[in-house]
Amino acid sequence: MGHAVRHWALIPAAGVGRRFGAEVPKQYLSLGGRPVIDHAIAAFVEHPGIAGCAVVLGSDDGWWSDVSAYADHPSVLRAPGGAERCYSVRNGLTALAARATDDDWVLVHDAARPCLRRADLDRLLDALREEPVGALLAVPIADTVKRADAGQVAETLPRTALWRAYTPQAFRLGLLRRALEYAQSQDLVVTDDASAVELLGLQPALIECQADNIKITRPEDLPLAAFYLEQQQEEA
Ligand SMILES: Nc1ccn([C@@H]2O[C@H](COP(=O)(O)OP(=O)(O)OP(=O)(O)O)[C@@H](O)[C@H]2O)c(=O)n1
Ligand SMILES: C[C@](O)(CO)[C@H](O)COP(=O)(O)O
Repeated sequence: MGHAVRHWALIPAAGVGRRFGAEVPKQYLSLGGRPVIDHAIAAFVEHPGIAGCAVVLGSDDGWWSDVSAYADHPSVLRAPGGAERCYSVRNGLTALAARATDDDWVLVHDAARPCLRRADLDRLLDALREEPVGALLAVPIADTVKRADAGQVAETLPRTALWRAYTPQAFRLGLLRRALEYAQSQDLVVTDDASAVELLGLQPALIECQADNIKITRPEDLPLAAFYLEQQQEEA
């Protein structure tokens, strides 16, 4: 009898938050009473369709064990971080491979995205039934977009085809490993998982999500995330 395909979460959390510029990596800052990373993990650990989770931690991480409520959680595995996000994700896949098969789906979600809604996660999971390549949450660009040339407008781009790539981004474990290995073999540092899969000539599906699934990148994003979480709690 064939093995039932399962869904796993992979949370890259080995970044140092250079653009945020705090003393603590942004994923460990407090947000609504718990660390940013715990909001990201909770979305998956509390979801009945997720088999388990790998969290990728930096080699000099001195916070995880002290601050995360998931530090000793039985369905949360740890993996060592890499120098770039894409290398951290590769390490996370290796850790997951101890429990998952190449056909299982892996949902890669930034530790720094604490406002993922259950409805958006469910929409992504539903889409995977119809999307053989894989899919990512994304938001259509709302502003008029200019291409610059030395600080001046070279052209205005048609925005109907432009989306902001969010996470989770979901791919079969075997395909994503192959895609990341290929990118590395070409010395390409991809900034998201879909980019690696695109390098293989494949086209992941864009699944529209709420724009509040922001990544905390700069200091002004933290109060914004707090506002979005409060708003989500009021809606619930
Ligand atoms: N070598 C890295 C770099 C990033 N990440 C993770 O990937 C996610 C998205 O990356 P980004 O926002 O770029 O985080 P940082 O690398 O921490 O930020 P910065 O680029 O400003 O230093 C974060 O959860 C981050 O911890 C990772 O696991 N390993
Ligand atoms: C994966 C990601 O969050 C998708 O938007 C993003 O690519 C992370 O890296 P970035 O350097 O902040 O774009």
